[in-house]
Amino acid sequence: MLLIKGGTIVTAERSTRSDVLCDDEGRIAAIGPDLDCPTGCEIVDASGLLVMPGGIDPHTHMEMPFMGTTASDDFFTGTAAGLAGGTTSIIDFVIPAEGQPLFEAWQDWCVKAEKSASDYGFHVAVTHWNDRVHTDMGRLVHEGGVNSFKHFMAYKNALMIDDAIFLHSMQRAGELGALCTVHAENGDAVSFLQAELLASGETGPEAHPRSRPAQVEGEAAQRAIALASLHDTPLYIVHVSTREATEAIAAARLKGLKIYGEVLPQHLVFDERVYDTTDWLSSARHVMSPPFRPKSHQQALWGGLVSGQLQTTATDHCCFCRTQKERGRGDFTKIPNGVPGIEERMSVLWHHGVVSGRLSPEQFVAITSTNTARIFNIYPRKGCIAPGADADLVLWDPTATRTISNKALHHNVDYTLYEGMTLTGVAKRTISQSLMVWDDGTLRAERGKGRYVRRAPFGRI
Ligand SMILES: NC(=O)NCCC(=O)O
Ligand SMILES: [Zn+2]
Ligand SMILES: [Zn+2]
Repeated sequence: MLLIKGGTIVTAERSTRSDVLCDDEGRIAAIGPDLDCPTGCEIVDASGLLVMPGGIDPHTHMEMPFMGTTASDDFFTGTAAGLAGGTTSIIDFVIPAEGQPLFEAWQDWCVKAEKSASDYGFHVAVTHWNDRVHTDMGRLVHEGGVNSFKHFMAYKNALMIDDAIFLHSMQRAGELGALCTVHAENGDAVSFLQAELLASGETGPEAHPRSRPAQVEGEAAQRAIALASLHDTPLYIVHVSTREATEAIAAARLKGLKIYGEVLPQHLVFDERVYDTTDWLSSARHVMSPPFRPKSHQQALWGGLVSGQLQTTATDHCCFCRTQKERGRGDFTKIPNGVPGIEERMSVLWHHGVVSGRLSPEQFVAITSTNTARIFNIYPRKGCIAPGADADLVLWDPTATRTISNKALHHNVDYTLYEGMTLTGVAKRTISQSLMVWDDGTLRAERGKGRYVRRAPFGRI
């Protein structure tokens, strides 16, 4: 048992001075001022600290096979890094191999994820359509505890689907009470622009953002929303990076459509100038999709989070080391797309969101944890501080500062986007399943300790 004494509980709704008692089953047993300490219970001094629900990162790609290689963080190293940064759960993506049945792919991912240090769940990607996919979606919802499916409108000749597949999947997800999620970029337009750039001799990573301009995301977001509106299917748009997509989501929500948007911290704090360098590797290390944008887009993303039109933050944590990025030397279209960030997310958002005065601490909790738990139907087990909820907590020092250095991070990749950035707001301690797994610089992540979190379909118990 753990008794967290003297801290300030911050939830998405309010902040209160209160103690928290965590039981031996990994759940919160009681909350209240001056709780008694049961015999044998360990006391954790939280004075001066905020006690918040552990972060939930709903968008990671641990050990994902992608663009001819495999993301370097596996489920253990990636989730351990998350714990060190205050993130206690992830939702990763099952990506079926070409033509692979979805249920079989999910089983493969379940085996890979057994080594997770924190709790985890899966979205399953629909990359093709046939009767088997229809059946497997049902099995995944009813037997697999999956309530969200992923769709890629980008990555032509790889993961991309056409509108007909998307509509079939949306219809089936609607029948099942599952949520559709989408990577909204027009893959045909990207492929066209990539060919044009390569033909004119533009082979370096600085061509990457030019092959995926804002209109490409805006068009896809609008199309995805239009398709979802045909049957009023809820839709969650991942990694929104543009004003165009944000405005499309806000307009749809004003019409009463159930459209949700996710933002990545890296898009909030870095802009297209990251590609403006003669250092090939530095530029390649920023190759992700959607790419970093002109600075003006950041205002819309912050505005979306502040106003609630965009609800969640994630990292899209997808790590590739230098040797992997080198696969694209001479052809930017072959640079594996993806960047790290799971350990840095909470601090980056506190510093640039709360310390800057844009967000309240309660809004911070909403966008790093509670909204995600609600949207993906794991609230109040996750994203909540209440008796019966999982004892997944972060003890947050709101005034401590640290300067990010890759040497001090726990992910399995050779860089961080935030190298040298000094941030205020630090995860001092992380508690997962009632256990102190990150204790002021000491990581006690345990391989295999994480549990698979089954997520019920919507509208059903
Ligand atoms: N984002 C990215 O560049 N890589 C991971 C795959 C995806 O989310 O599109
Ligand atoms: Zn994506
Ligand atoms: Zn992704």
